[in-house]
Amino acid sequence: TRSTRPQRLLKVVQKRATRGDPQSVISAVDHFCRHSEWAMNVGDEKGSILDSVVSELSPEKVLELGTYCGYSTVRIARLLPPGARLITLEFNADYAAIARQVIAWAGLEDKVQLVEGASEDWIPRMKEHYGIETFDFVFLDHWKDRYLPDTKLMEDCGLLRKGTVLLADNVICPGFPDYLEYVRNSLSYKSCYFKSHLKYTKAEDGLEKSVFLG
Ligand SMILES: CCc1ncnc2c1ncn2[C@@H]1O[C@H](/C=C/CNC(=O)c2cc(-c3ccc(F)cc3)cc(O)c2O)[C@@H](O)[C@H]1O
Ligand SMILES: [Mg+2]
Repeated sequence: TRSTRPQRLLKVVQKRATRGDPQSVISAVDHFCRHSEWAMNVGDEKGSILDSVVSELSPEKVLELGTYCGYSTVRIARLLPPGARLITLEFNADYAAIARQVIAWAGLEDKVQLVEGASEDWIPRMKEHYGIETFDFVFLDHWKDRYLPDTKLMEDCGLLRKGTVLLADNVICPGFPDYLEYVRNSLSYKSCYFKSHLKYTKAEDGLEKSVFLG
């Protein structure tokens, strides 16, 4: 049977990228998406905004919601300080299998824990299963109607602390109006919008950065 798009993306990474070199993995995926096939990863333009937020924060404990093929996982993990950990949740087994191999090719498997399952099942288990008290940084990039319920769940589970940064992809396209209204109007968040473009297109898109105030 015909291969899937994630399988083709992995082949390009294994063909063009150097093992253990995260930047070459990022470039290989960008090349694949720009020249071969569109895939729903954050892309290079928004990716560099993600890089600057992570570099500035230097977080120890990171949560990513929606791994897909692991592109943003690699972007984040390559910037983390020694000893820092990134937990990424992905409930599609096929995507998770591809992402594991992309993360391993980048040589970042020691920093990344890919958990296969639904966010609502695993957010409540972060303390007991992974010894996480609170997260320093959360990247939201899964189904857009899950951003708000999962953020409220993280609040209820006490996983956010004063200063925790939430960064959400796709403010405009596909968009998440309920989450945006919440973080922009809630007294518990200080929110700002990083305008960018939908990867490799002229269409506007952006990232919403929201700091939890406790
Ligand atoms: C149950 C909770 C839960 N738990 C664990 N994993 C979960 C999950 N819910 C979802 N996943 C996984 O996350 C990923 C989904 C990502 C969804 N992302 C977009 O839809 C998107 C679309 C465009 C775009 C599409 C078409 C256009 F024309 C323009 C833009 C651009 C973007 O940047 C986009 O992120 C997949 O791996 C899911 O398996
Ligand atoms: Mg996205």
